[in-house]
Order: sequence, then C-alpha cells, then structure tokens
Amino acid sequence: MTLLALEEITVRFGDRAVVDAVDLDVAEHEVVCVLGPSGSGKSTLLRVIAGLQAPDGGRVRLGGADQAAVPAHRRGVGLMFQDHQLFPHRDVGGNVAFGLRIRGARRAAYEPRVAELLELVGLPGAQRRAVASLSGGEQQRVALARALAPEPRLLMLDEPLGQLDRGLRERLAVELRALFSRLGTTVLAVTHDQAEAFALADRVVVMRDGRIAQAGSPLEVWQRPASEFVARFLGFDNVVPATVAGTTATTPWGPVPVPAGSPQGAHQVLVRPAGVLLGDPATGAGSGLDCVVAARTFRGTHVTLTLEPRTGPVLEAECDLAGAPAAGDRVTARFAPAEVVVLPAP
Ligand SMILES: Nc1ncnc2c1ncn2[C@@H]1O[C@H](COP(=O)(O)OP(=O)(O)OP(=O)(O)O)[C@@H](O)[C@H]1O
Repeated sequence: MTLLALEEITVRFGDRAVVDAVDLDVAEHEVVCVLGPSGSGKSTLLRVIAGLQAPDGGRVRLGGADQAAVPAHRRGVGLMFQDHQLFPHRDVGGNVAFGLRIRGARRAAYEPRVAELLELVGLPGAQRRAVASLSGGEQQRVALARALAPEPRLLMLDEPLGQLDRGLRERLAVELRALFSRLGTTVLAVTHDQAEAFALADRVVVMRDGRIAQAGSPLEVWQRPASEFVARFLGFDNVVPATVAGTTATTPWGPVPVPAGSPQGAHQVLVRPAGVLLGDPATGAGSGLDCVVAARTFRGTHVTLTLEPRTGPVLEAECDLAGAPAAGDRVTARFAPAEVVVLPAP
C-alpha cells in the first residue's frame, strides 16, 4: 500500500524551480533513497513532506490524506537532519526521550521505551552518558533512536551518515538497513553518496535540477543508468558518442559490441570498467584497441587502470590484482557487450 504520494510537487525560489513537478510514491515498509548532487533539491523535497516548506504547486498525501492543511507536528513524520542536532545539555536518555516527553508521556512510561531504543541502535545502557562523550557514529545512533522514539509512520533522513568517515558509514548503512527491515519502518532518505544510497535502499531515485532523472532498484540503476548524467553521477566515465547498427556501435574507440535489442542509430554508449578486457599486444596483435596504461590505482579488491587509447578519449578499466599491467605498459582493449549500455544521445 502507498504510504506517501507526491503529486507534481513544485517549489520555486525566485523564478527558479528547485523542485520541479516531482511525482513519487513510497510504499509502506519501503526504504527509498533520493540521490543527487548538491543543490538538486533533495532537502527541499523532505522539508515539503515534513510540512516545513509550503510547495508552490502539487500535493502531498500521507495514507491517502492531503496534507495541505496539516501542520508539521501533526503529520506523523520523523525528520533526522544531517548534523543530527542532539541537545548537548541533555544526556543520551534525555535526547531519546525528547519526542516522547513533549507528547506528555510520563517517565515510568518512556524509560523502558528509551532503554529498548538504545538497545535497538546498539547502545544498550547508554542513558546517562553525556552527548559530548560520544563518537560521531554513536551520536548518529542516538539521533536515530530519538527520531524512531515517537514511532513516526514515515521516517525521513537527510544525509543520515554524511558526517562519518567512509568505513563507519558503510557499516552503519548495512546496520540501518537491517534495523529498518526488522522494524518495518517506511523510510525516505536523501544523500549525495551513491554507496550509501545503494546500501540502504530498496529503491533509488536520482534527482537532477529538481527533477527525477531515474528511479529503480539499486541493481537496475547501477546496471542500466538511464542517461549520461546518471552514469557519470554513479562514477562511470567511459561514455562516448556512438552510432548503433545491429549489435555494433561505431565509436571514437572503434567498434564496440552492444547487447542484442539495443536501440539503433545515433546514441551514446557507456562501457563499464569491468567490460574493458585487456590483452597483450605481443600475443594478440590486431585484436582490440591499442592503449598505453597512463595510471594504475589500487582499490583493495582490484586495480583501476586509466588507459590512453590510440584513438578516442581515456578509458577506465578494471582488472584483478594479479598480473595487472604497470603504468607505461602497452595493452590492447576489447569490450564485453554485457557491460555496455546504450544511452540516449546528449
Ligand atoms: N530558502 C531558500 N531560499 C532560496 N534558495 C534556496 C532556499 N533553500 C534552498 N535553496 C536553493 O535551492 C536549491 C536546492 O537546495 P536543496 O537544499 O534542496 O538541495 P540539496 O539537493 O538538498 O543539496 P545539498 O545536498 O547540498 O543539501 C539550492 O540551489 C539552494 O541554494
């Protein structure tokens, strides 16, 4: 069942639409992540849903009911901001209890609930700790417990892990996903970090200049970015103009095989780095595009190579650690059609 429905939501600042006729549904128990570069309108969208910003056009429905006349505090949505904004003069328990106390709950009623929430976020027994004594990751967990305390029907997270270092961010994203699925929480999160969005979400919505550029499961968006913008935003830079005929695209890198059924004619192609297959020019002469390895970057589980091809723009390739060529080596590149995506012309 649909919990949140946005219908043509528009917000203008001056004559600029920072949110431009956005339609979006979030189903009950679904975790949706809105992903987009800074300034694409993500936070403004959350503020509209929370009732902190009146839209210039369109409608917000929660559980089917139009929210136009419903003030923020009666919408039943929880909002957690990026800088988590804990109250520094309250202890952890006081922070988590905040939303329960302003609703008039008595200590005897909320204390067990606070204990339960702290357990849930992995900080059992932390009630009396001072906020200043917590690490960034622990503060994030307290902020989350505080947002969950009043049991919002929709939990909205603005850059929930933005302040944390990468390792912690990835770990917490996985933990959050498990927690939300256990609680059945409906979540709408916004982030500019694709790894965070992909780790957290059932569905990813990519925004560009106030509009939805693509929506789909993390796998769909990753495998089939809908445009050059989405592809580059996900970090794929092997994008060139192409003319597709049958299962071959003519490109500045020469012929590139494309999956059967690809759209024909003038387009662009994306070759994911894993689809650039390297050969040794000494043994495979004549097969593939001659390239020189311009740079080699160690990525932990694999190596990323920047190739300078004989023709066409630089090409990024991925290969195993073992036997990876070194900077300055000559290689040939062929392309695996399964890793090639035909994109619309720019
Ligand atoms: N109150 C305001 N008055 C004028 N312009 C605003 C206001 N609030 C936001 N904007 C502008 O609207 C655009 C979208 O802002 P928004 O904060 O929604 O983007 P965002 O995608 O959340 O970005 P970030 O990731 O940096 O938070 C930005 O260009 C911003 O400068």
